[in-house]
Amino acid sequence: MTAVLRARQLGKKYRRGWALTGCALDIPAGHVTGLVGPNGAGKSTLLNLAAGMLAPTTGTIEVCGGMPGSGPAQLAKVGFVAQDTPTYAGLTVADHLRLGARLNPNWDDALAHRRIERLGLDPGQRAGKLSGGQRAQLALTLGIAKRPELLILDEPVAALDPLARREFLQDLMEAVAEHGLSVVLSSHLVADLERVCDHLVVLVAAQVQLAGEVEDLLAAHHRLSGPRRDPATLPADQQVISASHTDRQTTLVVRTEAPILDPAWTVSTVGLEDLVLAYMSRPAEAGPGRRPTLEVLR
Ligand SMILES: Nc1ncnc2c1ncn2[C@@H]1O[C@H](COP(=O)(O)OP(=O)(O)OP(=O)(O)O)[C@@H](O)[C@H]1O
Repeated sequence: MTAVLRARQLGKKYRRGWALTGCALDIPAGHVTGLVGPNGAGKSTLLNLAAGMLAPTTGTIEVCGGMPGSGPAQLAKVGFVAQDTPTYAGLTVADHLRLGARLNPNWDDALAHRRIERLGLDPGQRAGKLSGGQRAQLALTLGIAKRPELLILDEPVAALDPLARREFLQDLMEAVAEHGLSVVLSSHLVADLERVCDHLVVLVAAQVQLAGEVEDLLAAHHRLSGPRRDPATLPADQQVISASHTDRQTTLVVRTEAPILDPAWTVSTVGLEDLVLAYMSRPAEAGPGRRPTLEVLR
């Protein structure tokens, strides 16, 4: 696998504490990778480290084979649209495209103009007078037209209406298919991620809890329901991610590569949203690789 992003022991500490710790990641090139996790989990911190906007406190991060933000050639390879979709309030839409053309060696001017026209944005309008969603569309257009190898998007669709969201994600998938673009995007909208991402990273409490190809992750997790039982009594190769109980029944989300043979369980598949929720509701100290249980008494 060619990694477009590789992190080892990556950590970032702000004054009030660690926003990211012990992060080891290999994100494959040519795919769309979704980054999910609760508020404050460290997603923006990770993306800002990848874009070279922040420097690591510990460990290393490499994107497109180089150190983030380390020079003009490296900067040209990586596009970054930050969470607040920054634009210059006093500049017009057309000014932004001119600036994009001047600053980016691989700039695709035809694509930028086509997109702006399709979105119905007035080239003469100042960015400060655009709606939040229109401003996000302008920032995303700049990111795509830059024609980077890796496009990093921090909650790119949060401000877009549902139709605009769908069309934008469609544009992204086309760019991946046509130009071999790699995308890493964070979002709270798991249904959107399900549509576009083939890889997933779940970040909770400053740590990577789960990472891999969506198909493999879904195949390795199962929902078990059956008579009430202490999750600690499960075989050691069945890692309990979440557990909920009624008086008589237990429902678990379990990770295992082996088949589940115990006839007491009714086994069903887990959808992406349930998988993400199971990891998000896991206690922080559970960490990857340990055998935690979230006991929810209904
Ligand atoms: N510039 C900063 N200075 C100090 N602390 C920060 C800074 N940026 C983020 N943090 C803290 O680091 C932690 C992780 O924040 P981060 O913005 O990376 O989370 P996030 O997963 O992107 O959250 P959200 O989903 O709400 O956008 C939080 O506890 C936050 O308060």
